[in-house]
Amino acid sequence: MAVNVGRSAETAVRVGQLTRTYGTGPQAVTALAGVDAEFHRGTFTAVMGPSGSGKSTLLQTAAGLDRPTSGQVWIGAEELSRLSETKLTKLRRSRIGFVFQAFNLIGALNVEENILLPLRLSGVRPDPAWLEQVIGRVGLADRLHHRPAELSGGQQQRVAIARALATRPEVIFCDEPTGALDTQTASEVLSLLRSVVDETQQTVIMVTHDPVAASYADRVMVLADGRIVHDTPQPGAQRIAEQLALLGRRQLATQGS
Ligand SMILES: Nc1ncnc2c1ncn2[C@@H]1O[C@H](COP(=O)(O)OP(=O)(O)OP(=O)(O)O)[C@@H](O)[C@H]1O
Repeated sequence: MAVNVGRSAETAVRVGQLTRTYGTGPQAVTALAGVDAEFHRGTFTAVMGPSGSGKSTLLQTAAGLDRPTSGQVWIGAEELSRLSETKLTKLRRSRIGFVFQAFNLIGALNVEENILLPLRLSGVRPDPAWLEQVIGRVGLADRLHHRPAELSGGQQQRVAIARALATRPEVIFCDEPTGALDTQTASEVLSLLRSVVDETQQTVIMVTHDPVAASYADRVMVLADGRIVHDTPQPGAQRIAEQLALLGRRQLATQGS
């Protein structure tokens, strides 16, 4: 693996020897057991693996929402453990976007206000041309004054994606973004994430259980027991499903032995 990563212009995110342990003593749970990974600009990575394998923990620590127990995280050239909470919050607000399964929109705000919220929080003046592009791309121009409760699940997730894009972040972390959506709506949301990567060279890192969702990515990383066990260029939904099934069988065999 390249040693100099973190300083490379092409690297959007890098994690080095990342560990995260919850609790102490006999109750301690190792969620990440030493993960090394690099995510280049303009790429779309799916993070997969069995329940409890550490996917969400990897996303949360890589996104600076949670501090690792040990190891490093770089966003571009910035190493997060060196940052104070205030600087980390600032970096998260300006350089990182988040999309969650549960949309996490503010019910009392309309679509436009939800989309503008990260800019308001970080005190950044909106770039009207960029916002127009984002709103057009997610197809919400005629819904700007609606409240989230007046929208379908797919529309709400598109608002969440527009909100994540509003600050023009370098990287967008998505945790099961299609977990609450039907197949057709999920495919619209995934195509949208794909276009974010292809058209504006942003970086998407997405946790998913769904091999079809993962097939929109360029690369599939599979975790098991807090480690990367597969890291391959996107092999297609069928192959991904086979890999996961094999992993599941291996885990069952280990638990049974
Ligand atoms: N706040 C916490 N306190 C204690 N243990 C935790 C906490 N968060 C996660 N864990 C444990 O860490 C391990 C990894 O959890 P994580 O949520 O990262 O897995 P995951 O692969 O995202 O799982 P899932 O697919 O079920 O969402 C699990 O054993 C989990 O129980």
